[in-house]
Amino acid sequence: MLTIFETIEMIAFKIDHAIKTEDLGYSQSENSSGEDQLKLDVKSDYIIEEAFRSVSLVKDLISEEKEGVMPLHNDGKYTVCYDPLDGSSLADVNLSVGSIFGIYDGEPKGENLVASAYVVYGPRIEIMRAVKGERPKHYRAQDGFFNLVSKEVVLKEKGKLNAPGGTQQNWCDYHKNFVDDLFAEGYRLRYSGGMVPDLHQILLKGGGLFSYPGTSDKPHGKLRQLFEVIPFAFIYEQAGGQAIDAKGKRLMELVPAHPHDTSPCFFGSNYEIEALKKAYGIKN
Ligand SMILES: O=P(O)(O)OC[C@H]1O[C@](O)(COP(=O)(O)O)[C@@H](O)[C@@H]1O
Ligand SMILES: [Mg+2]
Ligand SMILES: [Mg+2]
Repeated sequence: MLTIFETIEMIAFKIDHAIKTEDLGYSQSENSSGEDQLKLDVKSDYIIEEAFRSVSLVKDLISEEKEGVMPLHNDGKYTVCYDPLDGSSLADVNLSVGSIFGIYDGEPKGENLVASAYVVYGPRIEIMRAVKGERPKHYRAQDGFFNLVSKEVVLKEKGKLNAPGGTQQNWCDYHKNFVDDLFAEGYRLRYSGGMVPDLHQILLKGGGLFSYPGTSDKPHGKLRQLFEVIPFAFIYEQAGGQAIDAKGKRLMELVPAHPHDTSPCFFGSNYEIEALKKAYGIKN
């Protein structure tokens, strides 16, 4: 596992360099979710694929930017599912973006995730990583190395931040009422449109809620299970928070039928997730 995490550190420096120096425009192609690919999406995907080619532990790769499974090493143990550049459309307005990695032992599904990590490319490069049974660890790059900032990231029981995703026009009434109630209770809006920096902020500022519900235009949500939803669900649970879908099921129990399947998702500290369950009529 250490080799995989060290590879992610190397990848982080390379992608950061690409973000800072390369063309921010669109490529000529679309990804499997029908989204136009930026040149930076393609480049980041290439950097990650090349990096894991020399890691024999990795059996297969599944990327947000590719349709199917890419076999790497027959005798490998893990499948690494990744979002090479999350929030990539924010790079041209110079907001923070990220990379997300889920490491699965066996068939890629929630219960087989054994470790996850994400990288934030902001004013600094940071990495959050987690393995089963331990609190997430937070690293920050300085002088070409990643230094440990916190060896135990823990969410408070209740936070102050609210990050409501999706187009409001397409929210259902009970979701809209719930979001309004949080603001009426004093929660502050923190939503940049990048899942990585938005969830990172909630995690490090002690708590709150990030939601991306099913909407009238996207009934199954937008965020992808294997490389966005499950890796973050793992990190939030390991930090003492909760991560559920619209029916109250733990996101860690998701079993994607297709690598690019999405799910409505809610990540937060305990108070906000319990409030959400009440608003959605979910019984514990
Ligand atoms: O603009 P919306 O609908 O709120 O969606 C924002 C979400 O979409 C994403 O940008 C999707 O990720 P990609 O950039 O990897 O496609 C998330 O980072 C973010 O949480
Ligand atoms: Mg993404
Ligand atoms: Mg992406």
